[in-house]
Amino acid sequence: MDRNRAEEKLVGIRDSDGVPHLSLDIGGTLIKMVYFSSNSSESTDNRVNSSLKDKMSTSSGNLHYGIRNGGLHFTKFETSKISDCIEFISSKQLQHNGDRYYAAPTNDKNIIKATGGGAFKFADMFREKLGVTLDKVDEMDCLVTGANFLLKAVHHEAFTYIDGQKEFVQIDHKDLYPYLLVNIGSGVSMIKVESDTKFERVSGTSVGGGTFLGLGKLLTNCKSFDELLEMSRQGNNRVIDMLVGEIYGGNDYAKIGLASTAIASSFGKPISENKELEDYKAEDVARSLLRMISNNIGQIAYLNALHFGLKRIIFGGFFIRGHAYTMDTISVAVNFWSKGEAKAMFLRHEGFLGALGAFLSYEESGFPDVAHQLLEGFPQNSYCTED
Ligand SMILES: Nc1ncnc2c1ncn2[C@@H]1O[C@H](COP(=O)(O)OP(=O)(O)O)[C@@H](O)[C@H]1O
Ligand SMILES: CC(C)(COP(=O)(O)O)[C@@H](O)C(=O)NCCC(=O)O
Repeated sequence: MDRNRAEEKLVGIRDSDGVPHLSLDIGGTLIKMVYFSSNSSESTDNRVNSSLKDKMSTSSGNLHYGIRNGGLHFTKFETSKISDCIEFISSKQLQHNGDRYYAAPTNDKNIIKATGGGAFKFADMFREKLGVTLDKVDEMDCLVTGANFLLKAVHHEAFTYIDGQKEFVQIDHKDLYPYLLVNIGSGVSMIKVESDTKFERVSGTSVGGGTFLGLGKLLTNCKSFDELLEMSRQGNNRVIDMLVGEIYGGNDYAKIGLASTAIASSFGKPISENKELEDYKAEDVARSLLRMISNNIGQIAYLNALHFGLKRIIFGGFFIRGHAYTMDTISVAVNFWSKGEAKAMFLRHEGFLGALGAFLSYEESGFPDVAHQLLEGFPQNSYCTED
């Protein structure tokens, strides 16, 4: 929107509680939503929404920060259940973003900032069902804006995960750039970030979170991501993967730096075993799958970091889900391939980079002080609940 036009419309602000309510990142698998609610809307919503709460993606990863006047919420829905998301927005009346700000009853009064492929795919549905226009914001722009905001403004956002130990890293603002942002969603995007405004998507891979969940469903008959993740926690990948020692008669291949316990070939063991899929434990299959995909992403990320001379690799996207084994595998892969030179870092709000970036883009449309308002809702000023 033209800046002057936006400023004209701001003449209509009715109160000083000036925050947009909602932004969306509609991805290949999940819809991520960032929204503010006031105390008054929360008390009404609690009555309206008990059944809808069941429909939100109930797996962990939803965060709610309580603040003085209400709360800042990070919520997700499955993209395949978009109608639940629309119902949720409607029940909380979140679609009336612009009401308090825009004087004239124009068509773009009810605008929601939205990113991800679904902002294109579902634009008509949002118009028909909620009477809102999705104002599309570029996905890569949003990922980078969201990541930069979190890394600069939010205390205890980034951390390393090494040998089962989570260690928070407070990055000096002046020393943030350059870094490689690796967003593991359904697919994977790798973005070289050089400054607040300069970045380039340098690589990607279609072997990502969607591959893990899709193949996992086919191979283990699991019904959800959480079930697959839990299975992988209990499994043993050595039952499925072919190890170096199994090829080298129990020995390391020290000359090229491979321990006997290193995986020589992911999913290689069934080649020589006369077994059916049913003969393997679903937990072991899930573990191998998670390890194969995490390892592969870690390796591609490292190769890109090497190519572009980047020491810091920051992983986001909902594939990670704060899962210890996933983060451990990625960290080990980056450490192994870089011979200790590069570091994998993770983010507490890993899955919400795009939605946060879309939220922050309200500022470009004339909403004042969005970043500041958003910060008010973050942990240092609030209490957090997670479901
Ligand atoms: N509750 C969940 N349901 C489905 N997939 C999930 C869930 N939690 C984490 N995931 C993983 O996260 C991936 C989606 O990550 P996300 O960053 O939301 O990407 P996208 O924008 O493509 O939807 C899925 O492919 C899956 O691997
Ligand atoms: C097309 C996408 C940007 C869409 O984002 P997503 O919904 O997966 O988060 C992403 O899936 C991707 O970068 N895929 C990898 C394509 C490739 O580089 O081969």
